[in-house]
Amino acid sequence: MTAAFSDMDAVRTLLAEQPSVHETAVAAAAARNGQLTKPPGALGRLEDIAIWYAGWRGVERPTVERPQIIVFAGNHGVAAQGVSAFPAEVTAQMVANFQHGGAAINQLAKTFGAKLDVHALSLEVPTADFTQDAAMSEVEVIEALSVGWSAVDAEADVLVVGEMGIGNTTSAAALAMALLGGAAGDWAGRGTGVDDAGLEIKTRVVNEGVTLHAGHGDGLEMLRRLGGRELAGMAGAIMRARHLRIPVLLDGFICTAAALTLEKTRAGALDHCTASHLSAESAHGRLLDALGKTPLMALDLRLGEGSGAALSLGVLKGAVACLSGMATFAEAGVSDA
Ligand SMILES: Cc1cc2ncn([C@H]3O[C@H](COP(=O)(O)O)[C@@H](O)[C@H]3O)c2cc1C
Ligand SMILES: O=C(O)c1cccnc1
Repeated sequence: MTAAFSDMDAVRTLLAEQPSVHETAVAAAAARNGQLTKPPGALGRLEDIAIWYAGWRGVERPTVERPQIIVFAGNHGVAAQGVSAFPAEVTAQMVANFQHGGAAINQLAKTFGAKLDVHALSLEVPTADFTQDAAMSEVEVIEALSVGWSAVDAEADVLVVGEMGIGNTTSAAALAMALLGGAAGDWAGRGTGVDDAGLEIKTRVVNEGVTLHAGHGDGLEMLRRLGGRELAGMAGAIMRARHLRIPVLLDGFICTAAALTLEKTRAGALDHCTASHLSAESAHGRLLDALGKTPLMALDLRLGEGSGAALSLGVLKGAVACLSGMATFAEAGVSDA
């Protein structure tokens, strides 16, 4: 479908008009949860996540049958400064790997029964080096947001967004610093595994980019200035999911930084999102704290591609199966407390 916006203000308007959770379904699912054959609260966070999911799907007893994973790929001008342990060609090479089924995300998508779509966004045209200029023009960021918006399958019942883009932990760190404050050293981590010299370059690059761009606009404007096409693709897909009431599982540091740009443009823009995991990228925990989101798992993943969120599809499916499939005390003839 064609995107619902052609400029940044139209995106802001869409964010202002987004639907809210279905309160009646939340209340019904919570009431049902309270009657299920288990001690109250015994399923821990599975109970919260199932009720959250029911609320966004608008039904008391939902199912998870059509998960969609979308991986967006983009290249970054700052990669030329030596901020990654890998060369920029790896982005396109990994896109080919996704297409041939050889990446981690392919295996996880298959394992959890998810449809996997890959969108390579103008890989031959890296974004501008954000220490010199805005990473993207308005036309470019709108194009990437539109690809994300249009990539969401309206029939999906849960969405995972992931990314591939050498240099994008630098972009994510710059976005976090510009939107949340702190020092570059608080946000720059090792990404693909940069050594101490690489981390020093990365910290300087983040600092220079934020010094040039911070304070010149809201979350969306920072996405344009410091982000990348794959981050904008993820942001566009997260927005579309909200309009379709499709719950989203956020992945690691980069995905969360992309999501942050929406929250900083419109508070509440991520209410339909749950944090799937805590990445080993050092600043992810700080980023999640700022968003008030507690991750479901901590497995020391530092991959991206949507991998942690894909794994948490298993947790979500388990949670929803219990809410919708368990017997109540009355149905099972089990004595209540
Ligand atoms: C083979 C390979 C596969 C990957 N899959 C995800 N990433 C991850 O690493 C990159 C971010 O780290 P940095 O900012 O240090 O470049 C992103 O592409 C991210 O998706 C990969 C990286 C590599 C090398
Ligand atoms: O948490 C992530 O998203 C991440 C961390 C390191 C490298 N790539 C992705």
